[in-house]
Amino acid sequence: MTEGNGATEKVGLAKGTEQVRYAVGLMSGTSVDGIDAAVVELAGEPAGGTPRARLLAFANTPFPPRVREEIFAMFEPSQATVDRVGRLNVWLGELYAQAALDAIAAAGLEASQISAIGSHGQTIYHSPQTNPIDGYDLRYTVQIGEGAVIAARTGIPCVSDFRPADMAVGGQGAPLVPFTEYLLYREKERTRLLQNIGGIGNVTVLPAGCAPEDVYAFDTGPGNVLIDGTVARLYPGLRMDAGGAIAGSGSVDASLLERLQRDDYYRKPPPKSTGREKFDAAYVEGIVQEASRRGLAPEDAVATVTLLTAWSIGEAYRRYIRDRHPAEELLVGGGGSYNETLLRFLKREMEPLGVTVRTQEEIGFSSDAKEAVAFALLADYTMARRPNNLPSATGAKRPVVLGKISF
Ligand SMILES: Nc1ncnc2c1ncn2[C@@H]1O[C@H](COP(=O)(O)OP(=O)(O)OP(=O)(O)O)[C@@H](O)[C@H]1O
Ligand SMILES: CC(=O)N[C@H]1[C@@H]2OC[C@@H](O2)[C@@H](O)[C@@H]1O[C@H](C)C(=O)O
Repeated sequence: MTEGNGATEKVGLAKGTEQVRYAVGLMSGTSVDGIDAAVVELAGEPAGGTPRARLLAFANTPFPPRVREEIFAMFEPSQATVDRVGRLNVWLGELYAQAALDAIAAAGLEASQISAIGSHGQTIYHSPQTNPIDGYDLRYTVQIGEGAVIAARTGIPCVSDFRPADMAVGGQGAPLVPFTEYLLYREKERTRLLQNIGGIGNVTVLPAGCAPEDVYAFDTGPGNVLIDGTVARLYPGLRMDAGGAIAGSGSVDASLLERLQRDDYYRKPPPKSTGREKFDAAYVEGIVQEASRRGLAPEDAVATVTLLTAWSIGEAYRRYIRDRHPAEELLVGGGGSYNETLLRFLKREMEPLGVTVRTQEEIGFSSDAKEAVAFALLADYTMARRPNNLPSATGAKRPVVLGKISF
């Protein structure tokens, strides 16, 4: 993966006397499926906003079941006692360090060649809204996975805990990835949309020739969360609709679709964000009950929520982007890009609007690695003491340098 200022290059990162450096990005997301580790070659100056990045190695290491259970327990504040959080913090530090070392070996490099590790950590709590107390505006977020352990085990400086610095200047502490999307994907002539389809769907708009303050991002609605939930409920033992095969074998029910499209979220103007708190098990249960009342086959229910998901992305574009920034391309990343039926529906939504749909893979990038690559690049900025939040995306009052460095 190599890109800078819109020009995609596959090889020849360094130009003239430019110095090449290597960084590792570590990410574990809301689906808690494991640790994504990316080894990235970087060139170009962060200062000019034109670094270029090339992915050298990528691996996903699943969490041991005991760790996964412990993470889910920590999502529940009453179970997240200080001793358990403290223990999991260093436990994850060990696992992240190992994942980094494995990825470095897979890239054929030595730890001594790596200038920094950027580790997102595991979010166990996120409270971005204002919590006024005694005249203070308290916002907080908790990502665990001790950077000091990662640095000690690898011998590489580790940047961790990226979000609090943005919150300290009034931001939501999220999303952070749009800063790197601005660096890596913007183009002079074309407006590009970057759609992530993880648990939740979120879009970043990169207007043609944009400056950082022109970039905006918001959650479009459900990503895979309703598809996964409906599949798990109707097909016990399954956790996802692999490849979109189930949806592909069903028919969309127009009346159920119309009912689901009535959710207010889709008509709420940005900035907006949503989460698993809204699209939860009770929401899925409501869908399953409505489907059963209409006598739908399980595959028809899955096809309907899959189309709903594609429609919500199209609707976000029609309502909140198209008039300001007509786009030519929508680049899809995240696990949803492996659902072929979802992609087919998405093309049907976007292509009549003149927007070509492509996956990260189709332009030579990796859907899986994208967020880990982003944290390698963010760490590179932090090490250079360069601001690396995007106030237009997070709502922060000003640019700041994110993260804490463990040497
Ligand atoms: N082969 C596949 N076929 C269909 N769907 C898939 C496939 N692989 C992954 N997915 C979907 O992608 C989801 C995971 O996506 P991803 O890893 O991008 O989420 P995440 O990063 O944890 O979430 P978020 O971005 O919201 O933090 C799975 O739950 C599943 O629904
Ligand atoms: C607090 C937190 O971990 N937020 C995640 C989450 O997962 C997806 C979405 O919600 C995004 O806002 C963010 O992560 C990505 C990496 C970001 O900051 O851009």
